[in-house]
Amino acid sequence: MATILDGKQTSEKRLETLREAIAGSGLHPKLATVIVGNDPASQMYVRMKHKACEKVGIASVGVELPADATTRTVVDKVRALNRDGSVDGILVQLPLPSQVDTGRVINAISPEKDVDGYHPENMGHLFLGKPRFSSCTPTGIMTLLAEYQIPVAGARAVVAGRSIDVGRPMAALLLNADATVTICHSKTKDLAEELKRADILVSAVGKPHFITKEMVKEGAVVIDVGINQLEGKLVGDVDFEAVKEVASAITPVPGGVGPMTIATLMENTFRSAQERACDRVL
Ligand SMILES: Nc1nc(=O)c2c([nH]1)NC[C@@H]1CN(c3ccc(C(=O)N[C@@H](CCC(=O)O)C(=O)O)cc3)C=[N+]21
Repeated sequence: MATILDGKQTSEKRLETLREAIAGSGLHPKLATVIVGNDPASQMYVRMKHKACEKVGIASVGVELPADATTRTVVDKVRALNRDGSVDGILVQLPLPSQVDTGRVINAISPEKDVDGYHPENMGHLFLGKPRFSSCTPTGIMTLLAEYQIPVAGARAVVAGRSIDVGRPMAALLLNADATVTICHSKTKDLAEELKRADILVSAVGKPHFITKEMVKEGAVVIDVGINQLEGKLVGDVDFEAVKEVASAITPVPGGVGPMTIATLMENTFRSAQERACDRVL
C-alpha cells in the first residue's frame, strides 16, 4: 500500500508558516487576479486563491473582464497592474477565451510580478537552472516531494504532458534537481513502456483513468495533476484505487497537487513583495 502524499495538510502547514513570516515582515503583499468571462470552474479557482490570500495576510484585488474582451483590453489591464506600485503579483487566470491571444497577454505581464512563472523570461531562468518564479503547480509538486523526503537526484522521472503550465516547467524543475527526465506526449511511441520505467511519474494529461496499474513500476512515486469531472465527481488522471497497490507513494485528487499549487502561489507572491521592497531600498 502506497503512502498517500497529503497535499492538503502540507499546504496548510506551509500557509501557516507563511502567515507568520508575512506578519513579521512589515510588508503588505498584494496579489491581483484577472479573469475573463464567467466560466464557473475558473471563478471557483480564483475564489480559492483570494481565500488563501486572506488566510495568510496577502491583500488581493480581482479584476473581472467580460467574456468578449479583446486581447487589447486584457493587455491594457495587465499594463495598468504593472504600473500599480501596490501590486506585487499578477495572475491572469487561464484558459482565456479563444479570441484573446494568450501569448501576448503573458508577455505583457511584468516578469517581476509574474507569480505564475509563465513569462518567457521566467521560463528562461527556470530552464537555465536558476529559477526566479517557477510555475505554481510543478513547484508545489517539488515541495511535496521534499516534504516527504522522496529522493529526486538520479531518479528516472517521466512527465506525461508538455503544457506551458505543467509539463514543461515540471520537466525543467526535475532536471534542475538532477533527475533523468523523459517527457511524453500525444505522439510518444510505446507510451506504456516509457511510463513503466519511471521512478517518479507525473501525469498532466487531463484524461480520467489514463494511468493504469499496468503502466506503473512497482514502488514508483505517482503524482496526479489531472482535474477531470467523471460522473459528477472530481478525479485525476490516475486509476487511484488500482495504482495505489503498486506505487510506493501517490497523490490523491482532490487533496493532492491542487492545494500545493495555491500554497506556492502565496509563497511566490510574498517573495515578489520581498524582492520589490529590496529593489526600492537599493
Ligand atoms: N494563471 C493560472 N494559474 C493557475 O495556477 C491556474 C490557472 N491559471 N488556471 C487553472 C489552473 C487550475 N488550478 C488549480 C488550483 C488549485 C486547485 C485545487 O486546490 N483543487 C482542490 C479541489 C477543489 C475542488 O473541490 O474542485 C484539490 O485538488 O484538492 C485546483 C486547480 C490553478 N490553475
